[in-house]
Amino acid sequence: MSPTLHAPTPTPTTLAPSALPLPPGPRGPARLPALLRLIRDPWFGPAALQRRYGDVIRLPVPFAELILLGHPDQIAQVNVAHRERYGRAAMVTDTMRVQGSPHHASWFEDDDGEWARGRKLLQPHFTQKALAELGGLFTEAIVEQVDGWGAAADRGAPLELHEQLKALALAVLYNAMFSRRIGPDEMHRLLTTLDDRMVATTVRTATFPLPGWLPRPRQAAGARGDDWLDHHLAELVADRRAAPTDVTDVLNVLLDARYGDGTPLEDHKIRTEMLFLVIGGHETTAAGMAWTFALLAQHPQIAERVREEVDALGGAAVGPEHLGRLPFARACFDEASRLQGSLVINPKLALEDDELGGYRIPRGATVLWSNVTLHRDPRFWGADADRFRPDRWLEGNAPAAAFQAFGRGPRMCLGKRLAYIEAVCTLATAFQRYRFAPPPNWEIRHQYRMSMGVRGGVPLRLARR
Ligand code: HEM
Repeated sequence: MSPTLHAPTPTPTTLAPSALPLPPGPRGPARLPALLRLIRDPWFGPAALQRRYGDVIRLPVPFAELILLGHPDQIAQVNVAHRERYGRAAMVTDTMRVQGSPHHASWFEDDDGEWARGRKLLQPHFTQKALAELGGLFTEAIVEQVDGWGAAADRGAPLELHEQLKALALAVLYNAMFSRRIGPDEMHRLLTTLDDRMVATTVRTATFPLPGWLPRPRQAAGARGDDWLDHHLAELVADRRAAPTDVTDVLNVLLDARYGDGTPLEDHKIRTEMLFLVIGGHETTAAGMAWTFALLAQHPQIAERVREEVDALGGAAVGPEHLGRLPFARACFDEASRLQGSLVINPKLALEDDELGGYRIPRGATVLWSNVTLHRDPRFWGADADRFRPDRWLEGNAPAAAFQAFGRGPRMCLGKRLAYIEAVCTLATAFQRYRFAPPPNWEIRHQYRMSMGVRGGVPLRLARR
């Protein structure tokens, strides 16, 4: 792509949306090759379309009106300025639904009332202050997991870090939200079951325009996964009811919550909320951390700077209180999340006609953008957009609106602070103990999941320091 450092500003217009043209996009014989390209390469395929058609594109997808955005100004309109015109897209709400559950997690509700109730209930538990008070719990879970990596270092065998980081993310979430430690057998079952669930969800999302009744691969394993997870969470709730505590963790908050008429949340609803906090909080954070470790292993000089920053803590057990002293480690996580692209897509449904970039967005259209493309667009990130250069986050001019890892606006990720604390503390704890080396000639490639993983995992060799 020839780098253009200044993006054209989308054309604002005062015309009613109905008077505007639909966005351009591949039509006629150009449809099939464009569609195949998107299926083959959902990460960088959108960039090729943008070069040809601009920043608002009507995608050539059968049975669905999908509109791809490429400019942060239009994405900001969807997330913030025109927010009331957009809701969660069925592409997400349908594929995320727990099969057989009469409820949905509040995050997937279109109804602002239901969503707002869930957000108001849990937001206080995800603030910097509330999370800092859990400091010891973070440190405990992280140290235990990272110390466990030492056996591979002693054997001299490579360790697949992505899977380890999923276990770490689950341990942190269970500690922080449910005050609960996960045993080794339970961890193994949780990891495989959540993986089955997320693969099934990814398949459903990718094939969303096809009729719901069409059989799709991996759905049976996903449904079995939902069943097992539901029983597992029911046990957690039963254990807490049998031995109540007065901690103000997320589980107690859900158990104590009341609807407006004073009735408690139904048990099924409580489990659904719990499940989607686990789903929303573990794969995402683990994938972001996996990319960070992978990129640092590939860039030893940058890793050395993280080590220096970490060593300046003097070997202290790292907790949320150290975050202010680890700005470079944080910048590495930001930079890795940028290149990774976080969630594959974060689609929104147009609840009414709208105008974006001078085009009509018809009511009922699904509007989406590719974080991988946006995060690597040289118009916003400069000619070195594809390079791992954490310093760009410390120079004070990173284009915030072109970084959508956590979304933006009122529906921005609830767990963003938790994710930063977890990632930076994990990085620091690991760098205190080990050095990491990648296999020879190793390339990091995207793995198509709801959150972008690393294809083939992150098999690093660890050496104790
Ligand atoms: C690196 C880690 C993470 C990434 C990249 C990430 C990304 C996202 C994104 C893109 C959204 C959608 C925002 C929107 O619709 O505009 C979201 C929403 C959400 N995330 Fe995260 N997330 C991460 C970690 C977490 C964690 C640790 C939790 C905590 C359990 C969490 C809980 C949620 C919840 C509850 C929502 C729904 C918010 C709402 O609709 O109000 N996330 N996240």
